[in-house]
Amino acid sequence: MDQPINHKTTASGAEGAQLVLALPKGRILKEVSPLLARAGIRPAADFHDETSRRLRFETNDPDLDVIRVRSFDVATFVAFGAAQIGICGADVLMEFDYPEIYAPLDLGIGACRVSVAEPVGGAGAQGMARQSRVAVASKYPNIARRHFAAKGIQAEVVHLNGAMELAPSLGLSRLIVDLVQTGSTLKANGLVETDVIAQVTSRLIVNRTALKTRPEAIGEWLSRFRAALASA
Ligand SMILES: Nc1ncnc2c1ncn2[C@@H]1O[C@H](COP(=O)(O)OP(=O)(O)OP(=O)(O)O)[C@@H](O)[C@H]1O
Ligand SMILES: O=P(O)(O)OC[C@H]1O[C@H](OP(=O)(O)OP(=O)(O)O)[C@H](O)[C@@H]1O
Repeated sequence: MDQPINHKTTASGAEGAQLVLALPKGRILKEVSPLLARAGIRPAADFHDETSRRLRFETNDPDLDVIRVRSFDVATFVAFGAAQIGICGADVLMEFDYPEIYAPLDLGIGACRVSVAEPVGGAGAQGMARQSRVAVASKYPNIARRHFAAKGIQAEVVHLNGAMELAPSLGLSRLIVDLVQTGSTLKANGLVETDVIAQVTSRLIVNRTALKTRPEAIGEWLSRFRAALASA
């Protein structure tokens, strides 16, 4: 399964040029690793060493390198064509809504949901419907604004990068919009989920221009990931 693939790229002068696959460091990487192996991608040994300071790694395929970046940045690298392929959560894709990104494959990993939560004993989603404005802490300002705008509520978003669950008790916001999986983080911080905005899993993403200019090389990787999913 892990022979080098047959690259006949016809890209904008990019015959034989290397492809870059952007992978998220952190929790998703652990779930991605077995999938990479099934797709025949073996990154350099220190890729899995969290103490390594390297960010770009060669693989067993001389025409494919992987980079290890933050989950949100995977989408940015792919949208701008700095990486041609990537893996990131649907939450990240919803937040940015980059037209340059095509997300053909649901990888079925990193399952969670984007939800609204509030302190236990709050007004609930029904109670919120009577408000015209609300302060919301979130790592997802666009998702939060869009969600409340659709209900006729103006969200004043406090943008945080983590630990959103602290915001209501410290008076930073009334609500939060964050990821929920088991619900234990909400519970441990005195919050309850009041509305599910979207179900999330991780996706294989592709830069649309790269797909047009290098259809064979990228198409072959898509086939490999499809086969890897089918053999899971
Ligand atoms: N509790 C969870 N359960 C399942 N999947 C999750 C959970 N939290 C996050 N995810 C998925 O993993 C992706 C990365 O998570 P997160 O943004 O929390 O990054 P991280 O793993 O903490 O690393 P970093 O913050 O350094 O990028 C999210 O975009 C989402 O798709
Ligand atoms: O419902 P649960 O199973 O408790 O999972 C939800 C938690 O997981 C994520 O945080 P993460 O652990 O990635 O930390 P972060 O705050 O650094 O993003 C998310 O932001 C929640 O805090």
